[in-house]
Amino acid sequence: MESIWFIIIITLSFCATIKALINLLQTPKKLPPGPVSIPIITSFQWLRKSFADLEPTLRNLKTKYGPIVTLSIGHRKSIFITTSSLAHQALIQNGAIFADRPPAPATSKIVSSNQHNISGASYGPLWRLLRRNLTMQILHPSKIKSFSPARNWVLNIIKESIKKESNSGQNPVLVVDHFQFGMFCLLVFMCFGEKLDEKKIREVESVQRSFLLGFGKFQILNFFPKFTKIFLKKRWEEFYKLRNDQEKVLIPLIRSRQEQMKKTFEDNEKSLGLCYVDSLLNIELPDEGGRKLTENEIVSLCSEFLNAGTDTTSTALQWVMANLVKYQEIQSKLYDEIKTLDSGDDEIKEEDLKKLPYLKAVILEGLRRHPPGHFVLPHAVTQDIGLDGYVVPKEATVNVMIAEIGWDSKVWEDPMMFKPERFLSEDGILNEELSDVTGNKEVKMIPFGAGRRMCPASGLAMLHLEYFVANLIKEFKWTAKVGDDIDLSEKQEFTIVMKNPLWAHVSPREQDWVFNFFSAGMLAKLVASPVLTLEYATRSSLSIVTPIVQPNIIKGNTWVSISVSRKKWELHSAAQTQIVISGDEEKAMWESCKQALSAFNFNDEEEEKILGKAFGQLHSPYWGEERTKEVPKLETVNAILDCLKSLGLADEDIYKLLKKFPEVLGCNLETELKNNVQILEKVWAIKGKTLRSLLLRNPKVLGYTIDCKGDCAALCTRCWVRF
Ligand code: HEM
Repeated sequence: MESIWFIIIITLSFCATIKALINLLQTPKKLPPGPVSIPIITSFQWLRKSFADLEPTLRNLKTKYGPIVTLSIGHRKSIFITTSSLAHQALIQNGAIFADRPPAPATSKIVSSNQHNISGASYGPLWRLLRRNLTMQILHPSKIKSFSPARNWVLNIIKESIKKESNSGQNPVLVVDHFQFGMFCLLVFMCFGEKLDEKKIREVESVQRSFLLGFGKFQILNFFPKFTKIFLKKRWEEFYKLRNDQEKVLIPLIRSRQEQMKKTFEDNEKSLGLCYVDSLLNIELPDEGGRKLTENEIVSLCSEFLNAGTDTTSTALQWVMANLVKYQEIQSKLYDEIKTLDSGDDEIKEEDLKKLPYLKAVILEGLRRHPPGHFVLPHAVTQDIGLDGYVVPKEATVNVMIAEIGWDSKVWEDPMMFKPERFLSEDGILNEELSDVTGNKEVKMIPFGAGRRMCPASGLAMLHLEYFVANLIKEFKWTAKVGDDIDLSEKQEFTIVMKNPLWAHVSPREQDWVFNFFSAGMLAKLVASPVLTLEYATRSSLSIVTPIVQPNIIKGNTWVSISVSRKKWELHSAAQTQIVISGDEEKAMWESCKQALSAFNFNDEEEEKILGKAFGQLHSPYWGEERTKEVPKLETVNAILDCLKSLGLADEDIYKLLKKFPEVLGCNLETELKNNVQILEKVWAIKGKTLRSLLLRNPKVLGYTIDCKGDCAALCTRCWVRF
């Protein structure tokens, strides 16, 4: 086999060398400089390299040949633009000429249904139609807004799956898996208009990711496909199988949506919210007799949508979080900014993101320092054109080095450092010029490309990054695994990912907050405690690490750690037991209590759960084993609700509070609720609006054993020391 390949390559090289010599004599085009290449052999060598391998070579060639370099890769000349000024000249000043795509290699032709997708289509009417469809039907700001509940749904999926894997902060979490799955949930919903169950979403994720991860492996098939079809038959079969698997998963989803649309139309029902597939089913191609897209073309377009929207975003999310774990001071600064919103809501709303300039700076810095794609997709020119004194010919492929541009030390000070502050003025205002990622005026960083082929979803991608990072930082504190230094080395997959994926300890903030809140005042009490010898302590030197209860570790004159339980109690998280109600009288009492709750807009199931958890009928880690089952009296429930109202909480506040901390209804009104409020007001001077925000943020404060001196070894589940 080896010798046959050798003969083929030598023969082809010989023919190509002759052809190249003839071309050289015929056309006096001055191509940008580059290393000498032996036809076929050099092409073959380059083809076997990934873009990540190419990057360091190109950097060296840039030093030798200047900012624009030619290589012979595959059948075409490849021209690489390495600087921001040339990128601007090409992609912006000569935007229309540089907006074409080269002919697709054999494997891409199959995946893209012969370049009938947005990223592969030539610059012309088909591309315009498909791109306009995506931007108008899905990426228009009003459409993006309509997917806001879906983003909230996905946020909760990510939060819950992280909590589950981390066992409320005790175990380290492989972060990227959660981001990838979350982004698939979201993009699958935007694509097919349905919240599919986990199994189905995993199926879609699996077929799509197999393609992405096989991207490099199948490149070789494009080197004289007629030959590879004979000599690499198995690999071709593997490739076709992947495409078949993809069709098997995506086509039923497309058909199901088509059926639903038909039914909605026939039954004259209210129309379904528009999704990407709906828009594709409606497209007619005017240049092809007004025909509709084929099923295969729709599969290709959905696949493009899913890949473009999931892998890029989850990769960027991982890089940003890795830096926030590595540089704790940046994470703290971001969390401080988030706390200024003080909305009392569980979630940071999308409309509030614009109030967070530091967040935006963190995301921009993530995209500059770690752009998911280090190159734009291959471009081509519609006609020969001069650039920097050379000719870029029509038959060449053109590429732009995104990462290299973002790391240019002439534009960015200390370019390899992660410094979000570089995007802000001294008074914390975002620098408009630096944070412009379109490159329209001037190219400084272009993580989404620039010009006519620039990513059409940059706005959506920024929203996804800001929304998920803000909410995940609000909800959790992210720290490195003990002894882990966070390795920021890169590896090429479809995007440039972390070579060693991020593992992090992710613990609920609530405990962190309570700890900080009480630590200052309680330290005084701790000093007085007979079991402690405290010589020196600062708030920042306290860290929460493991679940072993050991409140008094002192080494030399520095606090090493205070270990606390990482339990965070959720309405839905605990194993449930049966609600036991005996007799008509108890049933009536139970129903009347539910009635009292219905005033706050709970549904029947939520009312059952709240009362069940508050009165020991359903398992709640808050009580542990200590709560006996009880059917409450209406007066007991009403008294607690009245007390909450008297604290200035509106009905919506009480709704949120009870969702977070249903057990409050089962707390003792005098010794717990009122007593704790009194301590908060008198000792901590927390009252009025501040008290309201505190209660919304951390309602469990109403049930804590608040005056514990911390010398009880924290056996009681409600001791502040445990949070
Ligand atoms: C952090 C997230 C993202 C990054 C960094 C990113 C980056 C890019 C880049 C560098 C290009 C190539 C530009 C060029 O060839 O000049 C591109 C193209 C594209 N992106 Fe994105 N992208 C992201 C998210 C998305 C999302 C969420 C979608 C869709 C839902 C999307 C859809 C596309 C499409 C369709 C193209 C092809 C455009 C064309 O050829 O006209 N991208 N993106």
